[in-house]
Amino acid sequence: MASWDKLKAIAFDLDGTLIDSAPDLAAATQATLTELKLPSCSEEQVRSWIGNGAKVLMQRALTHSLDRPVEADMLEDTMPLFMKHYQENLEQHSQLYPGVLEVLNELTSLGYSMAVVTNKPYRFAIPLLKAFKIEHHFTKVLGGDSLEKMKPDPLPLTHLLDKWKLKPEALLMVGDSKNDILAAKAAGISSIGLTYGYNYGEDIGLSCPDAVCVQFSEILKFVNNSVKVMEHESV
Ligand SMILES: O=C(O)COP(=O)(O)O
Ligand SMILES: [Mg+2]
Repeated sequence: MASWDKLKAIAFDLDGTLIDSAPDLAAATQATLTELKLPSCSEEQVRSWIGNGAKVLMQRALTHSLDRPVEADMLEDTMPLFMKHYQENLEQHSQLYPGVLEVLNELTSLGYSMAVVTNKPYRFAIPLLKAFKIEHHFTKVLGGDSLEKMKPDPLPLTHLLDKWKLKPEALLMVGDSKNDILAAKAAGISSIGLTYGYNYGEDIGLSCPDAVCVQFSEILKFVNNSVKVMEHESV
């Protein structure tokens, strides 16, 4: 178990962690397939396809599978349609998960540096955070297209460590997907896995995060502890 007493900063995943964005991602995916006169899909299917950014979501929607390849030209033609549909309805049916507002307020007042590290394209991440009035909590937002690689690659997290001049034990990743946990492990930082989001229908515990939480508010249990230790040590 990583040493929680050195924690100074937290990186949050977005889709399936802070915001239940699946209903709008599903609506945009369905509108795209309809426009292309292709077989549609259910919201449940889209929930199991989210996790590796917009392009992979479209690949999965076009093939109705997690990993079947699709012709590059077909995918390139599909992307602008999906981007248009999603842009038009980013936050119609999406919702903040319970406890997110309260916990972010608490963590901000405790003095943690906070970032959003999502595989969602950057251009959607910012308006979505703004729509739910939580963008001011985050000093850094990294989208799936902000750097050369996205989660499960550790690059977005090692980038944060570099930018914030932090040692790995000072940063925690909170997410709903194995991509979040794999990225955290590869970056050498600790992680909390949330059970309520999208993880291809798999149990997040199988990815062995340092802790598993069933509700967002549970993360305070771990994080508050570390603050108390820090206060105690500095006396
Ligand atoms: O949009 C996705 O595919 C996943 O986004 P997330 O990294 O915020 O969960
Ligand atoms: Mg997620």
